[in-house]
Amino acid sequence: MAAASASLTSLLISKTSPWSNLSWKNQLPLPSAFATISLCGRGSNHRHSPRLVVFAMDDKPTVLVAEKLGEAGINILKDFANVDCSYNLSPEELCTKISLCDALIVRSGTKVTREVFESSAGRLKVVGRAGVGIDNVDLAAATEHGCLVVNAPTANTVAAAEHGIALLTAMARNVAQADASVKAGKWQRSKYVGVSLVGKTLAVMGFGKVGSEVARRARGLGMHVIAYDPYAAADRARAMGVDLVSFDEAIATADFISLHMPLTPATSKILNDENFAKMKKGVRIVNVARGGVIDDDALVKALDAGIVAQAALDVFTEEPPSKDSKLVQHENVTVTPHLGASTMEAQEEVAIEIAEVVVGALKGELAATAVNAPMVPAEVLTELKPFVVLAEKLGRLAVQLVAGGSGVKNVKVTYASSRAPDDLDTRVLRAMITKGLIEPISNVFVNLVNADFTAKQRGLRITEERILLDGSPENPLEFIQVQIANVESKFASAISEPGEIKMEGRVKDGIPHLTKVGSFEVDVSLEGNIILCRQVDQPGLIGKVGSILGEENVNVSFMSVGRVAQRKHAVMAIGVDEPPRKESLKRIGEIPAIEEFVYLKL
Ligand SMILES: NC(=O)C1=CN([C@@H]2O[C@H](COP(=O)(O)OP(=O)(O)OC[C@H]3O[C@@H](n4cnc5c(N)ncnc54)[C@H](O)[C@@H]3O)[C@@H](O)[C@H]2O)C=CC1
Ligand SMILES: O=C(O)C(=O)COP(=O)(O)O
Repeated sequence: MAAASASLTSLLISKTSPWSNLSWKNQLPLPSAFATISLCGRGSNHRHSPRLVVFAMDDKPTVLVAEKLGEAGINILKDFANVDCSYNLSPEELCTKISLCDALIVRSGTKVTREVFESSAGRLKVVGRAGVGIDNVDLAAATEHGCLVVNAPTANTVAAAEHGIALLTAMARNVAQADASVKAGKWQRSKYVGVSLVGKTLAVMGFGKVGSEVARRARGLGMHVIAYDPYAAADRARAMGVDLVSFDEAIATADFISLHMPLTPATSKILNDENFAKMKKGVRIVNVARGGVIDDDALVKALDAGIVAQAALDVFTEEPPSKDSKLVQHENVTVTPHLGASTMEAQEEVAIEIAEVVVGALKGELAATAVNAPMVPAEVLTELKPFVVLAEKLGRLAVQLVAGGSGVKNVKVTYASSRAPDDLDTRVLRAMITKGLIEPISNVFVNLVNADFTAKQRGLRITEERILLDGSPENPLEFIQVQIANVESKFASAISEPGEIKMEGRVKDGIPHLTKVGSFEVDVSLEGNIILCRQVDQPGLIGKVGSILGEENVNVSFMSVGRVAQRKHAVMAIGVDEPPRKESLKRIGEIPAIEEFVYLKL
């Protein structure tokens, strides 16, 4: 186990925490990005007061800041963690250091590769991208390693948009070239006659945060703005006086094209030979998005052919670009070294935003800017808290009942609720059921980040079904049912239909209860561990079992009997605070009326 995990000393749960019932005991390294983990407390001046704390009092987590981050952000980190600011690490140095770090903060200059996650050996719990683009982080590898990736998606929007406009205007008026010429002792007024922006058509490619801010500003400059974005809402665009058009129309009608989409497989080299050929002769291109969206060689050809009159580039396929890059050296190209986000104001804001999110994630809070995990608002989580515990415990109990069959492959989860389906987000619950199902039978740690991936990897198919109940939707859920198909059970009474283990639970007064085992109704609070017995219903039996446990000094917290009819079969569920010794369990099994029994760890 990684060093930090090994040094965790205690598992105390803050009484003030809405999660105070939650603990993932002794299951470190913990998926600390989630509000299900609690270790003892430490104060912080973090904007959201600490609820869950993952690290022991005397043991701070370590955050590696691998690229320059604003001072305000560093200070927030220092209040909570040991902060190692090591800039310009080689990939090898990063891999070496990472095994000692719980969190890593980067900008666009650090490649967080699969090797980084592998080298961390499970200790790295959160990667914070101090900015928007996460194309430098291997998200699939992060998810597979249960590592949360968060970003700071809004703090540099205006800075990037302003830089886009700066490049647009500077390009149109040859500011950079003219500046260099004057400094070289020349006075070339006719050479640097520019073009006007007013009345020209600007195509904004990617109408997201930056794109729409660029559009707003360009409208202010008197430009006619069109946009291409297959996922943007047309009415939002229309409200800003922008027409959403097709890709072909955008590139064919634009005098200026400004790129604002993320680099994805779909956008990689989207401006290529074929598409440059469709553009208006003399088009001008601005790129403050990602270098990879343009095919560099194709752009050089288009510039040489006069299809593209000018380009202004802040970002490059390879950063920094090689010194002799034909694109960078082209006389009609203006370049800046990825400065879009680099204003004093934006960097201060980005640093604060990412530091807060990383600290929050290390404390176990759910991150609002999680990139590879569902974003679940805090109030929803607080409401679902006891159901989250119930979900994990039902999964944990059900899987312990499996005796064989075709393996745990198909699991059906039923949520009974009076809430409309889209008013109940079950992703957290599904993740917790997955955790409950997988952890007792493997050495994999499952969390909200890797739950679906881990289930898929193990061939576990979880289907979800809703039962819509009448009644007040105040309570998010009436009950949760977990059914494992095509298996045999160690406890035959847990089988409801042939080959199907069924467990059902509810939350009563904030406490999760097991309420059904197979077809038997029981009622036992899911605290401590559980003994399930099937017996022939008869007087005195509860006393007999109780006294065996009493003699063994095992405290019974809860006991409930569910029977089909008087003096027929019944299932007794007994909650026990301490694990009974094998001998005690054997003695219970020897009571003649007891037909089968099983001891389950929660
Ligand atoms: N140069 C710099 O320093 C900075 C660069 N950026 C980059 O700017 C880009 C945009 O950032 P934001 O506006 O914050 O992101 P965003 O996510 O708000 O907007 C991106 C937009 O692109 C659209 N999009 C996705 N796939 C598309 C496709 N195939 N074709 C057309 N549109 C598509 C999305 O629907 C979305 O509306 C990102 O690549 C980001 O990394 C952002 C900040 C600073
Ligand atoms: O936020 C982004 O996507 C950016 O491109 C800014 O990158 P930077 O943080 O300046 O390296």
